Amino acid sequence: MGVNLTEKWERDVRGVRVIDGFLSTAEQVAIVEDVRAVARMAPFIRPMTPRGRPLSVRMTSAGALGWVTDQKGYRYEVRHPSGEPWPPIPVRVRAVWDAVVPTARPPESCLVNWYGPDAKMGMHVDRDEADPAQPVVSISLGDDALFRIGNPERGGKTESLWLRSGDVLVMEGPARLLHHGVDRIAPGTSTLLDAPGRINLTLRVVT
Ligand SMILES: O=C(O)CCC(=O)C(=O)O
Ligand SMILES: [Fe+2]
Repeated sequence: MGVNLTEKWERDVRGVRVIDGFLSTAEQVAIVEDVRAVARMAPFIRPMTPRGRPLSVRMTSAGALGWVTDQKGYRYEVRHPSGEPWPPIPVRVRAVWDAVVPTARPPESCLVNWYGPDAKMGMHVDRDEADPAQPVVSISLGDDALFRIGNPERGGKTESLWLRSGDVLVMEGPARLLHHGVDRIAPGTSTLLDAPGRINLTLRVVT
């Protein structure tokens, strides 16, 4: 009888699949290099909410479409604010999608979130994508993050979990539209990046 090793490391939190330690250290190092290459072509920016408040997270994207926010609202754009197209999704990042959601459509966007020691992300639903039947896959790199999962509606009881470097999280099925956010990161818990902080990659089908 075969043993499904992946199963051992998979947790289910309200239907959100958390795969602990999905990426080896070598894979994490390689993906950080990929992120550096993306950021050379599409530099990180500190986006503004539609109300004009800066987010604490810095962002860029790869893929056919990149998620942006400014006075015009939350949306996907085919170009970085510089006017350049977004760089392609790195092959190694795409491979994670193929491994964890093999039956999904190909990802069209990879949002790159860079959290400094004090950055966080408020509770929200990823709802700028046309087809919520398609999953969202998130990759954590660098310092640990306290991730909170809530409900389809705002408020109510929530559950928190620590996401560590190399963990992969999948929001799919009914869990695709749950509120979620990052309360804080724990600076200095990982030595993967040059400085305290965290990088999160979020792959999505947009159209
Ligand atoms: O940083 C994370 O783990 C979550 C990011 C997220 O929810 C998003 O980019 O929509
Ligand atoms: Fe999100």
